[in-house]
Amino acid sequence: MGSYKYFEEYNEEVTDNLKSNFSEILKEVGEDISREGILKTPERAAKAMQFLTSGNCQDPAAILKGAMFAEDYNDMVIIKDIELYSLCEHHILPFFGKAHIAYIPNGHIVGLSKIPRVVDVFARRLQVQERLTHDILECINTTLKPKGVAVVIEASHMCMMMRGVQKQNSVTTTSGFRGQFEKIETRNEFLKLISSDLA
Ligand SMILES: Nc1nc2c(ncn2[C@@H]2O[C@H](COP(=O)(O)OP(=O)(O)OP(=O)(O)O)[C@@H](O)[C@H]2O)c(=O)[nH]1
Ligand SMILES: [Zn+2]
Repeated sequence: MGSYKYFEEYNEEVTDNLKSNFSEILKEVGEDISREGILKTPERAAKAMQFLTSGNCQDPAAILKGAMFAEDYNDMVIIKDIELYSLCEHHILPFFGKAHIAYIPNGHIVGLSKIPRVVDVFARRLQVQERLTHDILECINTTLKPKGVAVVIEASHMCMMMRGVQKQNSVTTTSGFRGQFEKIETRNEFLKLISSDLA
């Protein structure tokens, strides 16, 4: 454990390239890039963009593999209300919300923090909510090989709120189920637990 590298530093060359591109964007939208408040903005934006897409060069399976423990626990493990922030690949605007994830171990449990870390790796990429849901689901399924895995994501999309259709209250729910969660009783138990105060 502990050998996996999370996001630590900005790549100088990438920062420089992004910085000049952000300067061009700011000029194009009518900003005076020499004014005080905005002087460092291209560099800040360059770093923010690197962080927000840092999942592109991280290996989520390695995160799980680094903290799998043999354990004879055969019941559902649920981690709910995992906050997530991602960028939609169509408009490069944020979508954000919560992920609820469950798995049924098959000889191995995984360190609890690693599940939200996997969510972050897939969320810090340009995404659509459907693919984000399936990326998380398949990663847990193929790496941990549990008896079942379930992922539900509820999210609001800024591209539907600040612009475009301008709907402030719509929430999009996506879900995926594998293994024992494909059975209606198991799936219902999970859905009931994530919507109660118990889980
Ligand atoms: N399925 C899906 N669609 C998304 C997601 N994020 C954004 N979109 C949609 O991507 C679509 C892109 O449609 P286009 O017609 O090419 O783009 P647009 O003209 O900007 O569309 P409007 O947002 O309707 O103004 C829009 O309908 C967005 O709502 C997502 O995570 N999943
Ligand atoms: Zn969008």
